[in-house]
Amino acid sequence: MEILRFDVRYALGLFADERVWIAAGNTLWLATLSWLLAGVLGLGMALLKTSRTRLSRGAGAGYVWFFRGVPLLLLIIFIYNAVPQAIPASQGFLSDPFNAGLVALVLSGSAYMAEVYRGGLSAVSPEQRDAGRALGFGAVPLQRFVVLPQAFRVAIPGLGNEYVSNLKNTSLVSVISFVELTLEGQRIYSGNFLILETLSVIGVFYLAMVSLFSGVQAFLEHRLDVRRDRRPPASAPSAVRPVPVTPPLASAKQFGPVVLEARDVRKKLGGRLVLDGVDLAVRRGEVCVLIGPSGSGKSTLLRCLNRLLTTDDGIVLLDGEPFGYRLNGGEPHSEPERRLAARRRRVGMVFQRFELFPYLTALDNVLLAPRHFGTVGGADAVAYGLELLRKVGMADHAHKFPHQLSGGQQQRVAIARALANEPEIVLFDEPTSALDPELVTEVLQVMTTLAAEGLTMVVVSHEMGFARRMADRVLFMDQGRIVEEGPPTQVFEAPENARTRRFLATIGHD
Ligand SMILES: Nc1ncnc2c1ncn2[C@@H]1O[C@H](COP(=O)(O)OP(=O)(O)OP(=O)(O)O)[C@@H](O)[C@H]1O
Repeated sequence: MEILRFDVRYALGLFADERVWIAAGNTLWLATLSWLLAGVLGLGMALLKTSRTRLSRGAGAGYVWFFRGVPLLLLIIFIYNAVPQAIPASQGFLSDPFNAGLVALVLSGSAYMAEVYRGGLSAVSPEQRDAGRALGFGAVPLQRFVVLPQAFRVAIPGLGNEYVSNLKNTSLVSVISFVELTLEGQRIYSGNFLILETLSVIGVFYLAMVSLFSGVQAFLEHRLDVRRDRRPPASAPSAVRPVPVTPPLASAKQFGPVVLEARDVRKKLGGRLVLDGVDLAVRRGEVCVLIGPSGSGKSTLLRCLNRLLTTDDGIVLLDGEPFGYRLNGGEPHSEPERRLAARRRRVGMVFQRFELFPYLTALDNVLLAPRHFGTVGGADAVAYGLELLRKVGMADHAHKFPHQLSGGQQQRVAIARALANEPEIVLFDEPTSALDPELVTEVLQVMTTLAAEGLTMVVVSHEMGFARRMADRVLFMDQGRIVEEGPPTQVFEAPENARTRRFLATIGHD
């Protein structure tokens, strides 16, 4: 009894059949082109769906809802048969089954890909975006240099999945007589009735194309994965070069004019008044250290100072000019985003959790902003970046990625990055509180050197030793207000305010 009737010679012969290869080429071309176009359109839809304006969000959401909801087969038939009837001008283009299939696959595929991208976009933390904005990037460079490179890496597996699904979906275009693999197979077996052999060979072609793509995807993922095992950098890193410790500043330090000023700044967050009328003026060359209990509003104040947060009331001035606003007839109006971004370059910021861009080396993190703004270029750029890294004792680690560095090293690179725009003032938001105790010293040493060199700094810190040694002025914040300020000796040794005394007693500095 015959168990399986399979004509092996015929099946092998099909691999040399020109018709099958042409159909495979058609399939591959339609799948690849539609996937690429859907990738671009899908990204646009994802950006719309995550944008700040309600209208854009609604448009993106509506698009995804509609094209994910309509069956692809229906869409193909509709575009091929109904649209040319309704819009005669489209007849020339859509009467070609390839074009009609392409349009349907792009519309449907982009709706799915928009969701894949959206997953990638939401994986980029708000802090990473803040780090980009703090470097002076406006909306477009922020997307280009900070958000999309990270979102794209997260989205690759999903986008690859979409390609595979798209490749198989091309078989639906056979319904409008586009000669792709499935239709060609049907045509061949309808002449010889060798259905099993023909469909098996067609299946092998699909599998081969999917395998080829999976190989390309795996290669791409490997290339873009900065965390994969890498050989050590050419110049093997030596031991961390110690940063010279600078002695405490002479008390007779001369300060320049006021660089950054907050006047009666108020800010509500989550319905609570977090800043309740803060006045602060920082003079050129001055080191101000903000101390105070947790939740007193220190970090919020810093973020208002460089306009990462808007204030509800009051005003911030940079070099005597309103920062983030324009005064029109005495009334403050928001400054256009581009101008605000450009001015923000003059205020550097160092974050508690470093916020280095994970897909860039230490050197590229430092050079990202100056290269983009064209302040350095070519070989000069590398020398400039290395010089900054040398300043923070990190030149030997220039080609390492953030995950290859300790917390203290990452923070030192982040300080170099904040200096790269040559800011007039640098804000430090608890730069050592995410570090293990043994790593705190190396970061404080760098900050001490910068203070001694005359950098204007506002530092939120719980490091009272640093505040005592390096601050020109210590400001104590409580419940959204600066309740006491003065030279460290006065604030630490003879605090006037009862709340300051209580706070210092709690942390062991009475
Ligand atoms: N996005 C937000 N939404 C709602 N409340 C917020 C938000 N950000 C901060 N807050 C609240 O504002 C208050 C001040 O926070 P902030 O981080 O400025 O304090 P802080 O003095 O820096 O504290 P810490 O030393 O613990 O960092 C806190 O009560 C905090 O919970």
